[in-house]
This record gives sequence, structure tokens and C-alpha cells, in this order.
Amino acid sequence: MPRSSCQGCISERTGDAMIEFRGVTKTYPGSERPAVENLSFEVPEGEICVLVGPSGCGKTTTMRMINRLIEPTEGEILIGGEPNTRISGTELRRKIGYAIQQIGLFPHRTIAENVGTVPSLLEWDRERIRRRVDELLELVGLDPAGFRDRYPAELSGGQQQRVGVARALAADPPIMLMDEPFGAVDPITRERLQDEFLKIQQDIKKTIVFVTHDIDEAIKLGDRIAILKEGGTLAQYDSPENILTSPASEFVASFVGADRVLKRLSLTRLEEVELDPPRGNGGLPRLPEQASLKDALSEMIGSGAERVLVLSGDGGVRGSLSLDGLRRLSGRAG
Ligand SMILES: Nc1ncnc2c1ncn2[C@@H]1O[C@H](COP(=O)(O)OP(=O)(O)OP(=O)(O)O)[C@@H](O)[C@H]1O
Repeated sequence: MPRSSCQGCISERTGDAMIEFRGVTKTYPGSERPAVENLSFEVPEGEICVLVGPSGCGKTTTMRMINRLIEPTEGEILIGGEPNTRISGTELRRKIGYAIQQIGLFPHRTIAENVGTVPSLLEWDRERIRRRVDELLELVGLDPAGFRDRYPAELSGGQQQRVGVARALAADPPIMLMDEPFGAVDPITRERLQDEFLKIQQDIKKTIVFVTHDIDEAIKLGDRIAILKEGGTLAQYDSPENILTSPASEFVASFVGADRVLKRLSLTRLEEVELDPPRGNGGLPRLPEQASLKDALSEMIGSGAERVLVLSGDGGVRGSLSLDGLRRLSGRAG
């Protein structure tokens, strides 16, 4: 494909792998050991790939090579089937949304100006930018009328994170890179931001590479998880289910943690399992079918009941699940 037409190829492509690492190694100048070594993996279009691993294992380096903030020493990265070196780093970064933990909002610009940064660089007209900014603020749960003219310092940490995500989405890039975007907020806000993020992703279906230290966050958000180990090599690249049920090595098993049966339970919803017929009396705890097996276990432990009733969307009782049934399911999961 000629160089000039590659700009469009990023957004027009509807193939399988949106991002592909081919034998990528990065050795920083003056370092003896590579920060990232011989990485090869593919991120399919529309999926969330989470990079996770201990501190210093090369997560940020890996992510920043995608938008050429860092250049590999060896190997190549394809985007939409084309090497990412086909267009300039600046051009590439305009097409790839980037949200980081430090948020990086411009302190002396309003929220609207911050969110509109890339559209105004792309010289969209003012009305189009205004509409887009309002749409994005709504998308991330901030009332445009209340927030567009405020300054970053007037927002809470969680609100600033949302603005960071809105800004990364502004030019509707097909790819988003997110480096611990929810890292700097308290656990409750973090969980809410994760839930909102998953809901937004259902609509926008971006190809997302997401960096985190937190394996629970990786399991919750990832369609696929790349577990890196020290020296920047790939320990496992797989679905959360497979990482929990079949860790490829001792390193992965210990990184995922001894409580991986519980984590597996949190991935399975009651509506996905075979239930017993409704049993017992009306005093049993009731859970909606969207609740997870882990929720059911917590409910049993909290109430002392060995069975819960599962409600369907219309509030009727769909069936029941016993502690023994749950044990059998978790045995299968473990
Ligand atoms: N600009 C740089 N020059 C030299 N070495 C670097 C540079 N940036 C990172 N490194 C080294 O490369 C390795 C990987 O760093 P990187 O930031 O990619 O890891 P990380 O997994 O994102 O870490 P953390 O989870 O602590 O943020 C580390 O050993 C780090 O010290």
C-alpha cells in the first residue's frame, strides 16, 4: 500500500488483528539487558488487551512502542496490517487515543478545551468540536453544562480521570492506549470507573491496550491478558478464563494468586450456569441472574443459607443454586 494511503488504513481496516507485535525487542541505550524481549502477540480488532506484570517488566515500554513514543530496537509492530513506521509518530499519535494515570490535563485550559485538544489540532470547526465535547462528557458521566467551563483543579481525581478518558476518545480513534488510567483513585471510584468503561466499550468497540499492575483489574477488563515477567518476556497471552484455569507456569500461577478459584467465580454469572429447580422456602436469599457465582458465595456466607434463589429479569424465580452446586462449579473452574 502506498505510504500516503496508509492514514486511512488504520480506521478502514476490518481484519482480524488490529495490532500485531512481531519479535519486538527494546534495549534502552546504556542498558545491558532488554526492557522488552522478543514479544510477539496480536490484539484483535474491538478487543481489550490488558498488559499486566510486576513493576519494571516492560508494560509501559510495550505500550509506548505502539504509538512510537518509543522505537523498538528489533522487530516490528503492525497496525491494521501495516508497519507503524509507515507514518510519522506525530500523525500516528493523533490517530491513537492515549490516556495515562497522571492524566496530564492542561491546568490552564477548561475541561472543554482539554477534551477538544485533538479535534482542534485536526482543525475541526468550532461547532463540531463543541458537539463532540458535550457528547463525550455525557458518555463519561459528566454533565456538560456543569463541567465544560471548569478547570481541572476544580474536579475530583475520579472526575479528572473521566476527562482524561473523554479526551483520549475525542477524535474517535480506532485504537486506545490506556496506561493505568484508573490507578490514582480510591478503590470504590476505581470500580465504578471500570464498570462505566466496560459499558462504554460495549458501544464503541475500540481496540484497546490497557496497562495495569492489578491482576483483578486485568481479569475484569481484559478480553485477553498478556502477562509479562521480568526482562519483558511474555509469560502467557490468553483469555482471563484460561489464565485462571490453566496458568502456563508457576510464575503465572503465583502472579494470579492463590485465590484464583474465587476470581474465576467472579467471572461467571448465574445466568450462565445450570440451576436446580426453585427449592426451599421464601426466606432464602435472592440474587439477580446477572450476579456472579462469587456474589452467590458471599450471599451464602453472609446469610448462613446453603442455597440462594436466582431471579430472572422480570423478577420471577428462575431456579436455585446450592453451596454444593457452587462447589462443583468451582471445582470445574479450578
Ligand atoms: N527511558 C529509559 N531509559 C532506560 N531504561 C528505562 C527507560 N524507561 C524504562 N526503563 C527500564 O525498562 C524496564 C521496563 O520499564 P517499564 O516502565 O516499561 O516497566 P513497567 O512494567 O511499565 O513498570 P511499572 O509497572 O513500574 O510502571 C525497567 O527496568 C526500567 O527501569
